[in-house]
Amino acid sequence: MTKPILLTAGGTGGHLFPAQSLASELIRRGYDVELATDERADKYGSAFPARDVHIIASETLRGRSPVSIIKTGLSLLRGTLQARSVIRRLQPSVVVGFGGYPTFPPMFAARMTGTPSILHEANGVMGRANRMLAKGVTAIAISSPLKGLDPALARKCVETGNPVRDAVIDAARVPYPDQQADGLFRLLVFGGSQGAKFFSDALPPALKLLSEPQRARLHLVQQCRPEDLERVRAEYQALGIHAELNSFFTDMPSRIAASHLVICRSGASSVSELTAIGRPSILVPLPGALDQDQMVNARGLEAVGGAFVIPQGELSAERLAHEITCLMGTPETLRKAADVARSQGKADAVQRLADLVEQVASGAIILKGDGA
Ligand SMILES: CC(=O)N[C@H]1[C@@H](OP(=O)(O)OP(=O)(O)OC[C@H]2O[C@@H](n3ccc(=O)[nH]c3=O)[C@H](O)[C@@H]2O)O[C@H](CO)[C@@H](O)[C@@H]1O
Repeated sequence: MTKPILLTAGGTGGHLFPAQSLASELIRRGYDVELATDERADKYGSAFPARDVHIIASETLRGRSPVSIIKTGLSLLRGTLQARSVIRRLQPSVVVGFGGYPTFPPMFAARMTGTPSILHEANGVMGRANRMLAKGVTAIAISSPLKGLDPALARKCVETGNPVRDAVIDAARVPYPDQQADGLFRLLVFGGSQGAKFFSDALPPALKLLSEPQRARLHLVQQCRPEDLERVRAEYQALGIHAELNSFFTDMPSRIAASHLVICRSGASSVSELTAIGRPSILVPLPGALDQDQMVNARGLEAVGGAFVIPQGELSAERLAHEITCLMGTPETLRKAADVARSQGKADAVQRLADLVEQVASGAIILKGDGA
C-alpha cells in the first residue's frame, strides 16, 4: 500500500486553492491525499478532494504584545502535538505546506518526526512564517524567483509556479471578450477570499462620477463583505447601475473570464488566476501587510504591462473614476494588458509541483545535512 501525502494549508482561499489544485493532480496520479488545516476551512474547503481532513489548532500572530505572543505560542504548541499524532498515524511520504501560520504545526511536526517536507511560497516575497519554516524543509517550491533569499534556502528552491484550480484552467480557454467602444462593459470587483470593505466604500462614489452613458454600459459584478451587501446594493440601485453582488462567488474563474476589466487585491492566487486566464486589472494591494507580499505580487505584473497598480492611499473616487473612464474608452489598451497578463501565466504549475512532490516522496531529493 502506498503512503498518503499530507497537504497543509491555512483556511483562506489564497492558501487552500493552490493546495486543492495539487490535491486534484495527485489524485489523478493515483495518490491518497489528506489535508491538515484550521477551522476556517469550512467556508472554502467543502470542495477539497481529500480522503480525510484534520482540523489542527493554530493561531496567526496578530500583534507584538506579550499576551498575543504567548497565546499564539500555546496554540501552535497544541497544534504541533495534534499534528504529530496525525503524522505518526498516517505515516505520509511527504508533507506539503502552503504557507501562513496555520501550516506551522504540521510542518514543524514533520520536522520532528523526520518526515520529508515541501514548502510552497505563492507570493513574490517570502513571508515571515514561511521564513521560519523554510530552514527545516526538504525543498521549497516557489511561484517566481524570490529576492534577497539566504543562499542556503535559495539552493533548495524549485520554481514551479502557483497552481490554480481546475476551474481556472477551464476558464483559461475562454478568449478575451470582444468589446465595442460604446458597448456592454463587464467590470468585476473583488477583494481576496474574505472580501475587502475598501472596495464597498470606494466603488459607488467613483461610479457616481462616471457619465450617464458610461454607467449605462456597465455590467458590474462585485464581491462585498456580508455586512456591506445591502448598503452597496442600495447605492447602485440609486445610481441605476446593473450590479450583481455577493459575499463570495463560487464560480469566480468564469466570472474573471467574462470580464473586460478586473479591480481587486493582489493576493498570490488572485494574481495567478488573472495571468492564467489573461485579464487586465487594476490591482490595489492590501496595505499595511508586514511583508508587503501583495505589493510585490502586483508590481511584478505591472512591470511587464499586465496590470495597473494603484496603492490604496492614492485611490480617491476621482482617481478611480478617471482610470475606469480611460480604460473603458481604450479597448485596445485593455486587450494588450490581457495578452501580456496571459503571457505570464504558468499553466503547468500544478504538474511541476506534483513532479517535485513525487521526487521528494520517493527520496530522490533529501534534506541537506546542515538542515538548511
Ligand atoms: C489578508 C491576507 O492574509 N491575505 C493573504 C491571503 O489572501 P487571500 O486568501 O485573499 O488570497 P488570494 O488573493 O491569493 O486568493 C483569493 C482567492 O479567492 C478567490 N475568490 C475570491 C472572491 C470570491 O468571491 N470568490 C473566490 O473564489 C479568488 O478567485 C482567489 O482564488 O493569501 C494570499 C496567498 O498567500 C496572500 O498573498 C495574501 O496576502
